[in-house]
Amino acid sequence: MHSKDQISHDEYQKTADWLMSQTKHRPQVAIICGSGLGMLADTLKCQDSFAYSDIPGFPQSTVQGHAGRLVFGELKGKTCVCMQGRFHMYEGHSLLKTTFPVRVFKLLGVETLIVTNAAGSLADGLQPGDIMIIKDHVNFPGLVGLNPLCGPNDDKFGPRFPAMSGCYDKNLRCQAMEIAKQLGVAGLMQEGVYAMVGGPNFETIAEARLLHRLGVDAVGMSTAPEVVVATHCGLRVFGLSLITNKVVKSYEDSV
Ligand SMILES: O=P(O)(O)O[C@H]1O[C@H](CO)[C@@H](O)[C@H]1O
Ligand SMILES: Nc1nc2[nH]cnc2c(=O)[nH]1
Repeated sequence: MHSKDQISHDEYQKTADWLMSQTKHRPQVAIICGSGLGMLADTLKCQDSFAYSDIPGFPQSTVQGHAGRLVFGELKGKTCVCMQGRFHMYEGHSLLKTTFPVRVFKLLGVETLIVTNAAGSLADGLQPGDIMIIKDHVNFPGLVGLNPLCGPNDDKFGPRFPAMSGCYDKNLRCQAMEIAKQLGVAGLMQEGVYAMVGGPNFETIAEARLLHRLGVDAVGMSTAPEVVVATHCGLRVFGLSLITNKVVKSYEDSV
């Protein structure tokens, strides 16, 4: 990590102060919308929305399916802020930039972060269209030192060595499954392990087999750094992967 990649506490604070000067909403919940899932933000009532390009200090989204807007509003009686578009490492952002909004959310007073993503399935029981409640993750970039928490620790946000063993809140996972049962959609949902890889290419068959043998149920190119930064600063996290495709694991199935 280079010192030019560091972001000072003041920079996060300036962005949070600017947002608080532009909207009366004070969100308790932040939602990061994954690829193709941005329409969730459109359901918020009493919206105030801001293009990322207008928000001081905010990175810019470069990926199709990520509108690049921060939307504040009410969802089922809770004040929320939604990211319509996230930042990925493969776009060329530093990991601190990809997770910049999470610390801004913390400074806005957010207590719960909901992360969503589009992911490929490795588990035989997860089909396209299913939803995986993330119970844990394997942060492949993080395991080799590509971690937003590398560099000087900002003690105002959290400790040098944060625990990650409970980073996907168990109560929220149980509640989600209960609600899915009540709605009659429990058959489409199951818990599983998400792995983040760097991308932007999809997996080779050998890589897919390796991930499967390691116990990974779904794979994508996001989420883990956001969850690490959120857990570091004490946010409660809930995560969902929308399964968009089966990852090819067999040479017979390859084209
Ligand atoms: O994780 P989200 O942002 O949903 O996007 C997923 O979809 C893209 C690939 O189609 C990758 O960016 C992958 O991570
Ligand atoms: N790495 C990876 N990311 C995805 N995002 C959506 N599908 C996939 C996939 O199959 N692999």
